[in-house]
This record gives sequence, structure tokens and C-alpha cells, in this order.
Amino acid sequence: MTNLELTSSALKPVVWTIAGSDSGGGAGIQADLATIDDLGCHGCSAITCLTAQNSVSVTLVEPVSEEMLLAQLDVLLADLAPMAIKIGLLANQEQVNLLGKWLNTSLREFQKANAVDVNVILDPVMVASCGAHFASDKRSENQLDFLPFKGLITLITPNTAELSVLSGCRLKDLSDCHQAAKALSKRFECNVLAKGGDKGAAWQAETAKDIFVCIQAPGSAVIYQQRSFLLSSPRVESTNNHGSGCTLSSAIASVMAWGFVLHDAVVVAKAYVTEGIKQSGRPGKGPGPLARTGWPAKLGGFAHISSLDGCASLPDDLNFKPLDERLGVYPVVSDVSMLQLLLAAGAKTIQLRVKEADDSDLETKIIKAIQLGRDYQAQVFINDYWQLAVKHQAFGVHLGQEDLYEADLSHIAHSGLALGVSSHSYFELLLASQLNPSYIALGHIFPTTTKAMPSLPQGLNKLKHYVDLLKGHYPLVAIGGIEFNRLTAVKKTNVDDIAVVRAVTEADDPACAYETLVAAWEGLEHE
Ligand SMILES: Cc1ncc(COP(=O)(O)OP(=O)(O)O)c(N)n1
Ligand SMILES: Cc1nc(C(=O)O)sc1CCOP(=O)(O)O
Ligand SMILES: [Mg+2]
Repeated sequence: MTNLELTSSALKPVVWTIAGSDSGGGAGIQADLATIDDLGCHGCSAITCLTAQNSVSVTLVEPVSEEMLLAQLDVLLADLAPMAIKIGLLANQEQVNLLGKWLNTSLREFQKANAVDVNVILDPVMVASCGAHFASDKRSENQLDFLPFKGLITLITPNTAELSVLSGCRLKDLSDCHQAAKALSKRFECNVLAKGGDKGAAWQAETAKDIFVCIQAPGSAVIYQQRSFLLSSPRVESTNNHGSGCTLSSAIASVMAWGFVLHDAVVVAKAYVTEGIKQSGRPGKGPGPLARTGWPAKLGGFAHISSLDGCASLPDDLNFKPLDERLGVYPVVSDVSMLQLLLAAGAKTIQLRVKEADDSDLETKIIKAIQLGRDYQAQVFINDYWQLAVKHQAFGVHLGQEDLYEADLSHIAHSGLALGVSSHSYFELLLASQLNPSYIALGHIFPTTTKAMPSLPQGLNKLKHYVDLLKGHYPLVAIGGIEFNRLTAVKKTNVDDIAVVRAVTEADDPACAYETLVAAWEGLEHE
């Protein structure tokens, strides 16, 4: 079964945690299972060690035998195979070696035989965010050699102290942390999330900043790979951070188990931790555990994303013209005669999307489309060609994520045009929302033949999550494979409106198809 089929089925994806037990209930296996369950997955555990700890101290760490660790891994793989795995506290080097070998043999064979990708998130626990040290391995302060995991993990999530130990560098500032995270990424051949939540000296105190170094993330847009990002959230003033690293890594595993790409898992998990700290309690005398607050759906709880590698960041201080009216059923068409026909049929928002590489009549077509928009008092958006749209004062421009970095967004805003932005993930919709656009398009929801898409269809489950997050903040339009018999299901997600290409342009009678879609869409109730 592929990730996608699982996501859309009623089954809960299985997530494993391979970690230590925290008798105090705030971190380790206990935090992981609570997180995995809270994010709608089924949690399984392979326990590496027992720790005798409460909220103020760790008094004993006792590893399980290698035989016991292996038995747990094998018995789970035989029946409750994982969609994602989180690895936390490992008690000694023998456990690291055993697990590295198991990932390289048993898990690899399982993935090959079943044609699935199991994402493995390594939280290299040495120093807890609340200050506790784990030193069951008397050879050192638990300075384990994690190299047996090289090439076998998706993401490693060190806090500042762990990053310093793993990189062997003193980290004085953000730039040091970024260099160390990049070096770690190279050494382990994996993505890195370097956490700044523990308020290391290298980080600003008023914001909780993490560095995300992405070397490869299947399904994410190419422009967001081989890049580094800074994820900044207002710091929650609380000392209740017991288990925050465990919670973050198991949340990342859980979100990936639902079929979200790595970029999405990182931003959703960070928002989950932020809200968990906000609502935390203090059952003991020391730092309390995070609250379990469900799938994050407050836009203000998500991090601000900026570029950390010299690539341009998008501006976040612009204002684009708001829509005059709802998008409704929004046709996207490639020729002016179709545009005119649909305006005559009552379309109040429409897009001219010309994709021929060199169309000598392009400017004439754009002028005509804009004029027709004025004649019919409709919102005409021009796709891609923002200079011509500005020159001839279109109602608005529609840009994809790649287009955003080539356009002069400030010029578009100051010229008084509206801006619509495409998105294909949480990460992209957060970047879109930072721009304050006039609307955000969420795609592609179903398979489409209109355009070769680099990402997988999002499906209704993801669309619902995106809508829960953005509804009321921006007008939202779903696009991709939307046709008459899918309207009821799409409306149930609460998305404001829909954009269509083939459902209208390939119909025998496009005007009639448009009118039928409008009647059906407007006749359905939102949930
Ligand atoms: C309403 C709407 N949504 C998405 C798109 C796609 O824009 P983009 O990602 O830039 O791709 P192209 O259309 O340029 O191929 C759109 N045009 N309209
Ligand atoms: C142009 C376009 N952009 C998409 C996106 O997801 O950004 S999907 C898409 C094509 C939608 O065509 P149809 O309605 O024929 O499936
Ligand atoms: Mg485009």
C-alpha cells in the first residue's frame, strides 16, 4: 500500500517510537505515544531503556538487552509495520550498532518488498531541553557515535547542546549553528532540524528559532530542496518544556506517516510543540510536560519561514488588492474567445493562462482579456505575465511558487493589482500567506492531465487540514481534477471556492457546463 492510499483510508497509520521509558510520564516513550495518538496515528514502542526519573532528576538508566531490543523490532515488523519511525534515547553504543544494522537490513528489505518509504526521524538524545543529562554509557556523557545511521535516516533533530557535541564545534551564533547543521547533514547524508528552543547562547531569546537544512525531501518542490530555512516563532515564556524534543520528533514522524512531505511535517510539528508548551501544566516540582492539543489549526501558531542560504526570501510587508467578490466557480482558460463566452455566461472571476512558449499575439490577447473584464465587470486574472498585467492594469495576477521569486511583487502590489498564489503543501501555503495575497489556491487536489505536476495529488484529507488552518484568513480556492461529481466531497472540506480547467473547457458546451457547475456548487452547503 502506498503512503497515499493509507492516508485516504480509514486506517490509522502506524508510527513506531524506539526510545527510553520516562517514569515521570513527560518525555521518552510516554511523550511519544501520547503525541502519536494525539495526531491520529497508532503508536508502537520498542523500549531501549528504563529511566527512573521525575520532573527534577534522572536517578537511574537501565538498558534493555540487545536480544530484547531486537525482539521488539522484529515482532513489530512482522505485524504492525511502520509508516514512520522516531528514534529517541539509545542507552549505549551496542544499541546504536544493532539498530543501524537492523535499519540497513530488515527495514530496507521490508521497504523493497512492499515498495514503501519509511521515514526515520532521529532525535539524538544526549541532553534534554529541560537540562537532564542521560549517561547510562559510562564511557562518556552518552557521546554515542551515530555514524551507523549514515544514509539510513530522513532527518536528525539535535538541540544546540547536541549539535555542538555532534559537530565538535563551539556554537557562538546563528551562522555557526547553520554551518554545523550543514556539516552534520553531509556527514549523515540526511536532512537536519537544528533546534534553538533550548535558548542556547547562539539564539535570540525572544524567538524560538530552528534551522532546517534540507538536502532531499521527496514530494517537496525542487525550489525548496538543497536549501536552508530559518523557522521563527514567538518564544512561549514557560519552563514547561519537559519532553519537547521527544514531542517534536514523534510529531514529525506522525505527520509524515499521514503522507505529508518533510517540509510540512517540520512546520506542523513545530506548531504542535509551540501550542503544547503554551497549554502545558506542572504536575511535579520541575519543568512540566507539554499539553496534547491535537492537529495544529491556528495560523498564528505556525512559524515564520525565511531563507537562510542567500536565496531570496519573500517580502512580508506588502498589501495586494482584495477581491471585490468571492471567486465562486473560477474558470482558468487559455484563449480569449473561451474567456468571452464564459463571461457572457455569467463568470465573475476568470483567469487567462497562456502556456505556449512564444505566442506572438500574447500582449494583444492580454489587452483583450483585460478589456473584456472591464466590459463584464469581472475579476480577470492574468497567469504568469505580471509585467503585461501591470502594464494594462488587469484586476489581478496569478503566480505559482517558482514565479514568485522572479516577479517584482512590490511593483504588483503598488500598482494596485490583486495577487493569487498557488500552493501544494503546508510549507508553500505558509510562504504564500506571509505575502498577504488576495487569495490562495490549494492544489492539485485530484489527478489532473492539464498540467504535469511534480507533487502528488493532495486529496481531500490534506485539503481539509489546509482549509482548517487558512479559512477566514484568505479566500481559498481548490484546483486540480475538480469536476461535477466531486463537488459534494470538495464542499465538505469547507473550501470557499473551486477553480476548473477541463470541467469547463473540454465540455461539449462550455457555457452550459459552467452554469451547471455554478448551480451545483452554490446549491451545496458548507459544513
Ligand atoms: C487558480 C490557479 N491555481 C493554480 C494555478 C497554477 O499556477 P502555477 O503554479 O504558476 O502554474 P501555471 O498555471 O503557471 O502552470 C493557476 N494558474 N491558477
Ligand atoms: C493549472 C493548474 N494548477 C494546478 C495547481 O495545483 O497548482 S492544477 C492545474 C490544472 C487544473 O486543471 P483541471 O481542472 O483540468 O484538472
Ligand atoms: Mg505560473
